[in-house]
Amino acid sequence: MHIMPIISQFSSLSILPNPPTKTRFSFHLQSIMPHKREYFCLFMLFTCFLPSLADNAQVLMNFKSNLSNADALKNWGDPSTGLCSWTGILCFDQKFHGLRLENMGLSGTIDVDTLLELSNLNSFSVINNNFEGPMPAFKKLVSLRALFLSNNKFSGEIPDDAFEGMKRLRKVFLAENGFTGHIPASLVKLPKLYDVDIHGNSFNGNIPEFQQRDFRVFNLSHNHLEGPIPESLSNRDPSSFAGNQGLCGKPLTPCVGSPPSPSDQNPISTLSHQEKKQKKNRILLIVIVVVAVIVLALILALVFIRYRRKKAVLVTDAQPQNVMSPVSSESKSIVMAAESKKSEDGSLSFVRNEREEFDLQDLLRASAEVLGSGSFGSTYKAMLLNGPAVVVKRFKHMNNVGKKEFFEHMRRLGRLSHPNLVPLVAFYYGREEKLLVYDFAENGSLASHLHGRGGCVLDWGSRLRIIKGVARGLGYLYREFPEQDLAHGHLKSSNVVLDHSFEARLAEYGLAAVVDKRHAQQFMVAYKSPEVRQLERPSEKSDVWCLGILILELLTGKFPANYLRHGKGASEDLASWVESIVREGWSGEVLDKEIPGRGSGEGEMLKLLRIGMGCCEWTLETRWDWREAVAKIEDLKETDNGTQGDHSYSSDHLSISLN
Ligand SMILES: Nc1ncnc2c1ncn2[C@@H]1O[C@H](COP(=O)(O)OP(=O)(O)OP(=O)(O)O)[C@@H](O)[C@H]1O
Repeated sequence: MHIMPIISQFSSLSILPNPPTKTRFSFHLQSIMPHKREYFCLFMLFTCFLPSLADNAQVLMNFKSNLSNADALKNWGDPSTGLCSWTGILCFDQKFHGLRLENMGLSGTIDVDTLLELSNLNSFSVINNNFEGPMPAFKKLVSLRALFLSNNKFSGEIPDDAFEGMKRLRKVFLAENGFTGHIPASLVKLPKLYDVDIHGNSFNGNIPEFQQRDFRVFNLSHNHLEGPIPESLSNRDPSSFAGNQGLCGKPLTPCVGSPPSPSDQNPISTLSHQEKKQKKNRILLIVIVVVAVIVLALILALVFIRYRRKKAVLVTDAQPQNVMSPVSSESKSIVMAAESKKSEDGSLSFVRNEREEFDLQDLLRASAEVLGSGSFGSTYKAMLLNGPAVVVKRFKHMNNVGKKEFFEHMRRLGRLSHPNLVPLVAFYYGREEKLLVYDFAENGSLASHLHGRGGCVLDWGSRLRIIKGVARGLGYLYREFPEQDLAHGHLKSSNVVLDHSFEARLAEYGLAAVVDKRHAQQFMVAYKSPEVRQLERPSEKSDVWCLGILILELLTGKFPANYLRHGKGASEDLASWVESIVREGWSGEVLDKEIPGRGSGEGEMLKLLRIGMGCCEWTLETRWDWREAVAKIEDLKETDNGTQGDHSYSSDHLSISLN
């Protein structure tokens, strides 16, 4: 128990420069240990074998001197800040933990011998830089746990023994480089490997048998691998092997016998070859005719459907349904500037009976303020002259369904009523662009409060109330839309807004069904869940993943990287980071130290952390169901009083139960 404080006293003493150090040192030790000889030996032991942070600083400066284009690292060596504040340095509990030099345009030499001198290098990442040449000899770093080299220009064969002796290595990411040759034998023998991603290289040959079988990330796609897939990998997702022309066997297509060799050139086989060719031509002809007929039929069907739709739209528009007058194109309002020229063929449709209606003209006359610009378009706050403030959100890429289905879907959203949802008030349908009008929430977004953009620091009680509100809103959505894959689809902290009484309200819910699929895949947060990135369909559990990330963000105060990066390379950094620290037995350390009221509620916060991690389980089978998550969140209390004597959620237990 007392080892840690003693060690930190020693390591901090070892970097004190002046003679008084000695006096202070002996004063501390006198009070800790009775025998001078013993503590002298201990002192020698610690100062010899635990290199200090100051040593690491010098080593890092040496490491940097071999890099090119290292502008991003210009605060390295700044004497006014500690090493832990330097760009790309990972620290845990003020101790150096790893290097994360991602997206920095770095090139030059990765000097592994220098890295060898760093104490405690657990994780090394240079994702998305310009390093080239063969893979450096990382095997010297025997205590490394995670190696991320994806999206660089590394090339050449990786020697078979490149990972030999790296018994602690768990994550190997080599994707999108120019590596060639066989998959190195030492990689497949790593005993603790559970994330391996080597897609987008030119690895060839057969897939060897991996010693480890329980992978969390596994991606060998888009290489030149060939031959049968080992039986032990047959239950992996087919996308893990996609883009390797020569692979066969489960989960891909069955392997067939090897093709006849070209040396078999006797007359009989030549004849049968010609026959085969004729047969092929005949089949080709039939296929062409069939395809032509199908295309013709499709064109006819399309023409017919368009004709029917036109008729239906005319009928719908003729119904009396809150149709507003067309808008003047002279208005200077920001909100409608782009829309005004198209407004002749559209109108604002209200979806709530109880609301006082206004028309596009009123919106045009309202003063507007830009709230932000998201992945779909801009969002404005409009102050109506004689009415409330509303939020107008412009959506492009919302043509996944036809006009009629769109109207139906919006009316369905308009029928929703729950204290934890921002009510949809009205919408405007344009061919290219849609406008959705919502109530305005006075206290901004959860993101702005958590990440300090003009927000206030939320105490634990408020955070708990907010997450309960989020859970209730999400539960309501799933009960109302039981048939939807993604009842929310875009749950993140900027889409949780706080009303006048700081009650959480979900925004941008229920839109996955109407957003264009490609756009949804690229930008909607639920599509960033691990299973969707592995090319599976999004499901209820993808929303649960988002709920989990939101919980981790709320507790750690950290901004999840997967909101920032879209498409390829999007990561699940926050979940991995929390998991790695909890696994090491330091769960209490991930909680944001700034949260007021943390002391009396830490046990409950750890319970919420466990719920967050349950929602962020990588595989769908082990990830919690939304019902379970919502029920567990409802059970949480503000203080630990109700759980005194219950140690089931102590930090120790949390880490043990994960191991
Ligand atoms: N009803 C609302 N009341 C108050 N603020 C809102 C409301 N709806 C959205 N906002 C805020 O407006 C800002 C801009 O929202 P917008 O949706 O354009 O961006 P985003 O949420 O960051 O991205 P995305 O388009 O991916 O959802 C965000 O800070 C959001 O919290």
